[in-house]
Amino acid sequence: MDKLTEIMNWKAQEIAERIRPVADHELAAFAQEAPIRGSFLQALKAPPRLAVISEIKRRSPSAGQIKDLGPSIEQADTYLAAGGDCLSILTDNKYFGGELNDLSSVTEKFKAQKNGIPCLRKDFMIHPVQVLEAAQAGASAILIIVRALTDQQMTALRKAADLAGLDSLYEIHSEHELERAVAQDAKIIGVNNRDLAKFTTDLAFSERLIPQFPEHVVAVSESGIWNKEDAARVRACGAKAILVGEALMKAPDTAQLMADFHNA
Ligand SMILES: O=C(O)c1ccccc1NCC(=O)[C@H](O)[C@H](O)COP(=O)(O)O
Repeated sequence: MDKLTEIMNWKAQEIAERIRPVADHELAAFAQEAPIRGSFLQALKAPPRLAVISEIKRRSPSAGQIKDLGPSIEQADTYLAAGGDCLSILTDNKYFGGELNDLSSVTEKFKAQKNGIPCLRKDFMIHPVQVLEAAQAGASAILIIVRALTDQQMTALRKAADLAGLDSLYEIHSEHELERAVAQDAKIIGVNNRDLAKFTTDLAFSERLIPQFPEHVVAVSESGIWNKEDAARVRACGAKAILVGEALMKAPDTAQLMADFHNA
């Protein structure tokens, strides 16, 4: 069993007791807050340069402990000061050391300051109840990992996200997964450069898959991006945005690395 399958099996167990039917009106209640949360899609599309989704990632199965981080807001403030366009906040606890409060504490502070940047709830989504939690925690977007889900599960997640006014980032790693994401009318598709069976990263996945995206889709390159050269490589093949965790979490000078990415 590869790591993604193991994580999805665990996630299904973890959420089992929270699963219940989610009514459309519960989700739709959050749609009116969408302008306050900020649009994830627009934050990726707006800059003429490469956009950066900065990830708050305490630990991971591939890297182990990444950073001994206090409250997530400290890292969010660092990213915001460095000019990050959006945040990705890992809320899975068992494998990544995150929690939903890592997301809500950040969005609450931004809301109070009226100075927000859109946040992705980075978790292993299976059921609309997790989308409702994401909206309650102030997220602007959710992650849909194509390989881990049936078409029916993806449709249900997407419908819930649309009702709540959240964007959906579809994550793929192959041509077949790209076809399945496109069939869902995905507006944002991310190529995960990490092979979740071997834990190796290879930017060639972005180079192969992004040129095959339909023109209207916003392309994101995810994982294994460490420096300006890596960012330039994926920009050259059509990435509009990059999603970076470990490199930014460990950067001795976050603002410099962010500037390198923006100028790639
Ligand atoms: O990062 C892992 O080890 C991992 C293992 C299993 C499933 C998902 C995993 N990572 C999630 C991600 O997509 C990355 O956190 C994200 O793309 C950033 O990657 P990086 O810049 O390489 O930290």
